[in-house]
Amino acid sequence: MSKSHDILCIGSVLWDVIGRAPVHMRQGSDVAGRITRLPGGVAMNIAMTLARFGLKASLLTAIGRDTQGDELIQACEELGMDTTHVYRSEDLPTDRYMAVEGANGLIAAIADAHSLEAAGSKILRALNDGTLGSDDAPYEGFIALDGNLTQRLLEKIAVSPAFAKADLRVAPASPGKAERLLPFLVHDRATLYVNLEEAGLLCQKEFTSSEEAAKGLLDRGARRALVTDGGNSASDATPDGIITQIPPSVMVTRVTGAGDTFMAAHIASENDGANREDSLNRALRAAATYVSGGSPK
Ligand SMILES: Nc1ncnc2c1ncn2[C@@H]1O[C@H](COP(=O)(O)OP(=O)(O)O)[C@@H](O)[C@H]1O
Ligand SMILES: O=c1[nH]cc([C@@H]2O[C@H](COP(=O)(O)O)[C@@H](O)[C@H]2O)c(=O)[nH]1
Repeated sequence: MSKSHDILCIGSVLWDVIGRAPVHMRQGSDVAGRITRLPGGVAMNIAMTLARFGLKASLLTAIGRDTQGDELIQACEELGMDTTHVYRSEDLPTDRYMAVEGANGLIAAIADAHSLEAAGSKILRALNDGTLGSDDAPYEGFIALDGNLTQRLLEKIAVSPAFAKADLRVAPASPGKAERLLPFLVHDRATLYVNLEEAGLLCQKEFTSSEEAAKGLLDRGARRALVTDGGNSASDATPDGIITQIPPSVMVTRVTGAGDTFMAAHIASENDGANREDSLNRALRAAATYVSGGSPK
């Protein structure tokens, strides 16, 4: 029998509506460009990149029973994901995210993940009722967890026996939601994946380099932290030491989803048994390829 999945991805799976224009934009700009709809949400972005590396994700999320939800489930299945444990809500609409990107990067974005928030712990049923695990027989293996869940649910997960044996890989959904991850800063099993700004928000300090930020997170109690900083260096910090590398220099054509690509490529590499240096290198190359418009492998 083939394995139903290699990793659990918990968090938001929604439709990204992205407007892109090849010109410099600012508040009030009204320009010609392209608008696309594609599957998104941090958990989904991670699952999609994991699929490119040959890993099958099972999704724990909330998706509406509306047309957009049916289309999203179909897209997930076509991408090879397991949707068996997705909570399909009768009354909540499928979530959406909307971003505008100009030649000068992300101009603004709005995340409407209200249905995921409203569904709360219902999305975790399979980890509690014995389907995938329970308090007495916790799930073992990789879990990628995104910070779109409410702070209350994240606090519960951080101390839940059902998560006590998992290799937890945690990422904020956006700088605006970074502080929701505070329960994982002093957690003995979690690895944090953050960008420089999010590291600063978690530590309430301004950092000027990934190395400084990664050290700052360890000083605050993190067991392990990976900090990225766009085209600048990225660092992997554990009590054994900090490794810092620089991503390849590329022409940037898209920025939405870079951090998620980095995280997924890093997990895939560690799942293959690669060491810390090689895993950081592979993640940086995959994310740089992604932002340059290519397909990371
Ligand atoms: N300008 C860039 N040049 C090369 N690589 C980049 C660039 N921007 C992002 N990346 C790649 O994507 C990774 C994550 O980018 P970052 O912007 O820090 O994440 P986030 O999307 O979470 O803000 C970087 O570590 C790097 O590998
Ligand atoms: O509050 C949120 N913001 C952003 C995302 C997702 O994160 C990606 C953009 O993030 P970034 O700009 O960090 O790459 C998009 O796919 C979007 O759906 C999300 O799930 N929740």
